[in-house]
Amino acid sequence: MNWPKSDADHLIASTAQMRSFENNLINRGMPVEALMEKVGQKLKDWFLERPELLLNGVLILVGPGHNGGDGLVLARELFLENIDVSIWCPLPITQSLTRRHQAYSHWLGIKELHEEPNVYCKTLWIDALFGLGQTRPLPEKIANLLKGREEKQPRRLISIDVPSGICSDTGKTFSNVAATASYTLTIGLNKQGLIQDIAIPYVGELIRLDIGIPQKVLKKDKQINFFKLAGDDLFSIPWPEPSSISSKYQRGRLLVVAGSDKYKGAALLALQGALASGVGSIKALLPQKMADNIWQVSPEIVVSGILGNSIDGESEIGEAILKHKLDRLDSLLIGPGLALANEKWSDIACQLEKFPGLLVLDADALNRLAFSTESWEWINKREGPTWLTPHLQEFYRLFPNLKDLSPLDAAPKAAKMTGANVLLKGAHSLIASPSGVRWQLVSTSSCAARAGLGDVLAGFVAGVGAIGFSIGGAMNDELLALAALLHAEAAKSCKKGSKASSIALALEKLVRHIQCPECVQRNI
Ligand SMILES: NC(=O)C1=CN([C@@H]2O[C@H](COP(=O)(O)OP(=O)(O)OC[C@H]3O[C@@H](n4cnc5c(N)ncnc54)[C@H](O)[C@@H]3O)[C@@H](O)[C@H]2O)[C@@H](O)CC1
Ligand SMILES: Nc1ncnc2c1ncn2[C@@H]1O[C@H](COP(=O)(O)OP(=O)(O)O)[C@@H](O)[C@H]1O
Ligand SMILES: [K+]
Repeated sequence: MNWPKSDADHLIASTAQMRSFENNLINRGMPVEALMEKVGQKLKDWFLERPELLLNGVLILVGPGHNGGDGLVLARELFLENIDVSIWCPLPITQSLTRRHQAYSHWLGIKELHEEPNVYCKTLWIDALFGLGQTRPLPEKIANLLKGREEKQPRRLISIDVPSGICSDTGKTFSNVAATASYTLTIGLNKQGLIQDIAIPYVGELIRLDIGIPQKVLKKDKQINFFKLAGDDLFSIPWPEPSSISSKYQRGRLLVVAGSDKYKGAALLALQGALASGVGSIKALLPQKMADNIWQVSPEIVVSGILGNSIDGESEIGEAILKHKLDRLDSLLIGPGLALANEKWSDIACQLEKFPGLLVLDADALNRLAFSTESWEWINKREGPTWLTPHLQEFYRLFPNLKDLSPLDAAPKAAKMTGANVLLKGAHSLIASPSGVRWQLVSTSSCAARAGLGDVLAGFVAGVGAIGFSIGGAMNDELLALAALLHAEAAKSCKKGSKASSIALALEKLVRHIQCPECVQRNI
């Protein structure tokens, strides 16, 4: 695994891992007091850089543990900067360091509330109630207060480390109530629960405050195999670059099996995604109507077979696939817009098993496999690599035995069970490899969650995969993660709008930029 860098910015930690890093520092001699002071200083700097947040004063909700301690150091520092600060400590403080900070804050003269704060007040609330130490539902009075606050002053609250009420491992609330933050200032490393789709409404914008965990401590931990991917990682992307003398057939040969009379647009969108990847050659098996017209919109595509059509407008793929010479391909995408025909998976199973290139299964190919007698176990029979690109419903349909697991746990399990790489699509899509490495996309754009984007993604990953396969024959695990990141970034930055075909064009431009930055600068 070479990408992204295995540093504090990219590692995603579980609660136990975060605790173990902290303990490592403390056992080596770093005083707990110094660590808390460091956190407090970082918090102070962050707030002072944003004076608009402090205009109506600040109320810090202080919890019993070290999260409360962080809040008290922040309270002291802001007070010393002449900010209007008050604190509220609703529970008896249990950590002695936190108690000492409370005593000092009292001596300094920082205002302390003795009654519940008013949820209507315009003061900014800072949630330093509970952090990593959460294992149970919030006390009722705090739950009601946080609920009331969100109703009366939505998002006028910032959480330290973890929003109170959220599990830092799963991202779930302990009891359907949690602090709803505009920002969560998380300390040291990103905690895995905070980036899960389910936590996004509570976490708001996630900011990581660096506390200088030395690289040698991070490197030593072999357990860390979970990485965050965001826009900045595009600059270090290991794009698969064929040799400069390679012909179109040595730059990836892709076959796309997509579309039906029922879903007419999906094939074109998948082909647009494939074209954006820069793959050398694209062939397609299409329904007759699309095959007749595709040359007018995408003359680059070679139609190499026609799919059958059921009375209900679903595509029958068996015969066309069996007729095709698969051994001349690097990658084969099956799925977008096929609909569910009454075909047996066993008709094509043998040929697909022997196909040595990359097989990408998307949408209705996943559904057809899910409803077949072969089911997910069949994937293990494949000789070549397989990538699966389901959204959540497709995923659980294919892996019903994993339905009690969260996406975070289920995706790596599916990868291990099948030997396939899994891209589980969502707001923060998750990529899992059979080796146990996981990546998760963050800072994606929700306005791009529109129909057809998955088709573009499927075509794009299959194209990138074909290029990768044509170079080495073996697939790098990170290639699927890389393709998913590019797609998400194109969706985010597309100036022409958020519809799938606009995003396919933005994706093509982004790839061009990575392949040849000078060409884009010269506007060629
Ligand atoms: N060791 C340190 O000095 C550092 C501590 N840090 C801070 O410390 C936090 C972790 O501190 P702690 O381990 O003290 O944990 P917390 O501050 O999350 O608090 C745990 C305490 O709250 C109680 N508690 C948890 N959930 C409760 C509930 N629902 N109702 C009532 N009581 C509840 C627990 O019994 C325990 O006493 C981190 O989140 C972070 O904010 C970090 O700043 C890094 C450095
Ligand atoms: N809330 C969201 N924020 C950002 N991206 C999202 C969100 N929801 C879905 N996506 C992305 O949108 C795409 C949708 O794919 P998919 O569900 O297959 O749609 P379709 O089948 O309509 O093309 C995926 O890339 C997914 O990661
Ligand atoms: K908190």
